[in-house]
Amino acid sequence: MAVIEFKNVNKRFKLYQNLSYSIKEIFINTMLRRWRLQVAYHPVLTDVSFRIEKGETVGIIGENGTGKSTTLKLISKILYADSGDVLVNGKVSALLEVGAGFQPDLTGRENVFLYGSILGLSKATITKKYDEIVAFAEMEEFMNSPVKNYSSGMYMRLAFAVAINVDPDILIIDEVLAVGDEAFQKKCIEKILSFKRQGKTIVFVSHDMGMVDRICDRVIFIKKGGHIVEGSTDDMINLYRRLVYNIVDEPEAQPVGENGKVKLMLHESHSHPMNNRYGNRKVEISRIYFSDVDGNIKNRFDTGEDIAVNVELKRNSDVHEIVFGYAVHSEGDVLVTGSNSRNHRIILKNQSDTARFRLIISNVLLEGRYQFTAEIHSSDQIDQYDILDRQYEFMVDQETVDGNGLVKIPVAWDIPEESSLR
Ligand SMILES: Nc1ncnc2c1ncn2[C@@H]1O[C@H](COP(=O)(O)OP(=O)(O)OP(=O)(O)O)[C@@H](O)[C@H]1O
Repeated sequence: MAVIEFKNVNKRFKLYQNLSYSIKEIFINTMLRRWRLQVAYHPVLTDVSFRIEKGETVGIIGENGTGKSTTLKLISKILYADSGDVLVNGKVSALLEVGAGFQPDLTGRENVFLYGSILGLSKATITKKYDEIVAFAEMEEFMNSPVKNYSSGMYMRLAFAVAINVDPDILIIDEVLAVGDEAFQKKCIEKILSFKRQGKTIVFVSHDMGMVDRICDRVIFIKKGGHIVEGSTDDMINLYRRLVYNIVDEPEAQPVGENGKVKLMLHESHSHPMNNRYGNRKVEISRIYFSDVDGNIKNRFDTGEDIAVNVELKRNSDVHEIVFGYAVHSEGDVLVTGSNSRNHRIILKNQSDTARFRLIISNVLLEGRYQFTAEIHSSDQIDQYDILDRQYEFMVDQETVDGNGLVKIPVAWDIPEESSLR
């Protein structure tokens, strides 16, 4: 049974081009005789149809501003569709923006009652659940302070604790978990998973693909312009990563989805960031993508799984010898490693106008997000042809926690026979 169904839903927002916000603007608009407000329409959801069945946990992902929160607000009836139908069967508890539903000047305690009543709980029920809510939020000593003094993490703790205690049929969560600390996030995830085990329905928006992967049974991907693609969690996460990290589709790419639609959409949305690119382009890097050593395109690797960087070059002038340089930076901009082909006694000699090669990185990296820099120089390293500074990203996952830091460096234990440690 579908608990949520969108049928040909369209939603667009009005954008006012010359709205006056200040006296100065009113004056200028009057002087320029711009009496009429110019209105433009920004389509957010375009002819969107999907069904979510009872007991499913569905992720909604997509780039910034593509309409994920709008979709949740339509489900929660905070917004209404311009056309089409949004059908919802069941009690919804929505955890939307951090602090939404809270009154800054009221205390935490007062806000629990307020927020609980917004979510449909009676005063008697909130009184009964109050201690449990506060204990879950671990906020005992802050309940008599006004919430305007709370950090965003504290807001989230309290809001999550109330929302989860409403005992809804459908739980809607918009990104908010990201502001919690790691321990609290873990607790929230456990609660969501127990909610899932009870056969409840969850709709979950996040940019944290690790969390989407962990929680969701399947994923709806909203692409720019408001069309959606539905698919398995893995396929949709792959699609997201390709778009967000600008992984270029290889020429004879296998469609990500079953019907080939996804591939088309990848091409439509692809844009290459040029902001950190420089060099005279006598030879240029026309394409870079990551894959495993067998050539399967991906940008998420396990520690120990080698990373193939597939590089394609285009020659624009009479240059036949080049040096390829690379660097890997971790989050926080720490240079993990960097070198070039010349250091490895290799000068790349290109005879034709295009060339391709692979750099295989022995992956000793531990869990995290990494940025890759690619550079081409002249063989004497004086001429800079093309430098793409930290333009590509990949992720490393760790199956088991066997170390902290950035890299896994092999160690050996030397414990003498006679040692009392044996
Ligand atoms: N009330 C509104 N009036 C006008 N435009 C709006 C309104 N609410 C949202 N928008 C616009 O609609 C688009 C979709 O917004 P929405 O918040 O749904 O995106 P999102 O996918 O959740 O983004 P993010 O990943 O950044 O949270 C954005 O361009 C946003 O600026």
